Amino acid sequence: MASKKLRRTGMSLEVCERLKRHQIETCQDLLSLTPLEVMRLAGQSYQQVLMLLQSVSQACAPSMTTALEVWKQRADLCFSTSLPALDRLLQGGLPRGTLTEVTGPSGCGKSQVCMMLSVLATLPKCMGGLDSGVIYIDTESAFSAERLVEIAQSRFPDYFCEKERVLEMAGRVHLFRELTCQDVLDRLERLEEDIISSKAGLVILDSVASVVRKEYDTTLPGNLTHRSNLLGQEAATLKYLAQAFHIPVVLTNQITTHVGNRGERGAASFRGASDARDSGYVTAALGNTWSHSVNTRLIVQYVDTHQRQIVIAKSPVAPFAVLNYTVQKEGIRLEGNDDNQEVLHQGTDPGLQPIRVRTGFNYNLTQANPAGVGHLKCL
Ligand SMILES: Nc1ncnc2c1ncn2[C@@H]1O[C@H](COP(=O)(O)OP(=O)(O)OP(=O)(O)O)[C@@H](O)[C@H]1O
Repeated sequence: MASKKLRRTGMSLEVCERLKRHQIETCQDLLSLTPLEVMRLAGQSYQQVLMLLQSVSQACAPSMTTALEVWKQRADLCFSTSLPALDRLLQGGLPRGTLTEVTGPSGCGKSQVCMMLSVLATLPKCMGGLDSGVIYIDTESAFSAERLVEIAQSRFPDYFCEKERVLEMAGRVHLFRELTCQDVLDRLERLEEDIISSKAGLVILDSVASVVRKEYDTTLPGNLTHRSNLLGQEAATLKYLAQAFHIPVVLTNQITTHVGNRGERGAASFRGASDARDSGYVTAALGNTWSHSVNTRLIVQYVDTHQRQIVIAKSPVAPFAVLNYTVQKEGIRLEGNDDNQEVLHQGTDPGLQPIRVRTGFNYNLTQANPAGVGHLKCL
């Protein structure tokens, strides 16, 4: 909320313009100043400044609500993924107003998930969509309009049989290619206006990791701190936007491999089915602080060249679970129907629950940590 633009607090345009000349654009910028500094920069009297500070504080303070009110609005809290078993576990789909991360190895289908969600967001509400625009920030040049159309036409052949509907859908996905950290940050800073002008109901950042990992060599002194600051800024802005517009924000992340013993694993660690080495483990990239910034984490991983898995590794509402999927012409397809889809549920003592996944691999869910993340241990 501190990232809220002053223009959206009801402040007069003249004062906004004056402050903007001094790079004071958000509530946080203004509230970090003393009243005397604001008097000087905004050309206001002491009394006016006190009133100004009070109204800006009120405009950016999170509003109080009750659990009852939230519960009454529960039907409006999620964005359906069109994957019934996943939606059921997530109690309706991807939560609005928060950050959802899809993390996994290269080629596993993260961008496919993003393009599929883009199509879904543009659908009318009666088809489970948001009837909205999409902001798609592509940092890897991985977005493909052809693939977007292919997913739409293969997934909803009846609806997208008319060319006008395909054109309308594609016209509602607003693509921004940002290939450096600074470009991504600048884009996020301006996203408020973009969301309003494009009537966006979904924001996608694919991927948060690629530019950061390209530009920050964390073995060099100081780089880790800079990278953490940058990621903290990005997370804060995206959280503000998700909350302010009550929309889902989806980010993709990469994985990184560590060599060490399992006890050192961080909050987002997991073990891929193909990772047979005892001493190595894979974890979501960008470190522990980032891993706590996202509210829901879905890990995608390979089982074999064709078969893949989605792991619900972190969620405030869903148990730890694994679902099998493949990437098809229509995007992501869960394997098996809803009744026989095997799902892993976290019990009261997860450490004691052996789990059999459809792939034939046996797992134990061990040590659910305070972030709500369990570790998969190959038996
Ligand atoms: N038309 C299609 N039909 C079936 N599968 C497809 C199709 N297009 C792409 N795929 C599958 O999607 C995979 C690529 O997925 P995607 O680009 O989403 O990976 P990613 O996880 O985003 O990778 P990276 O992190 O490298 O960007 C391909 O390996 C292929 O298996």
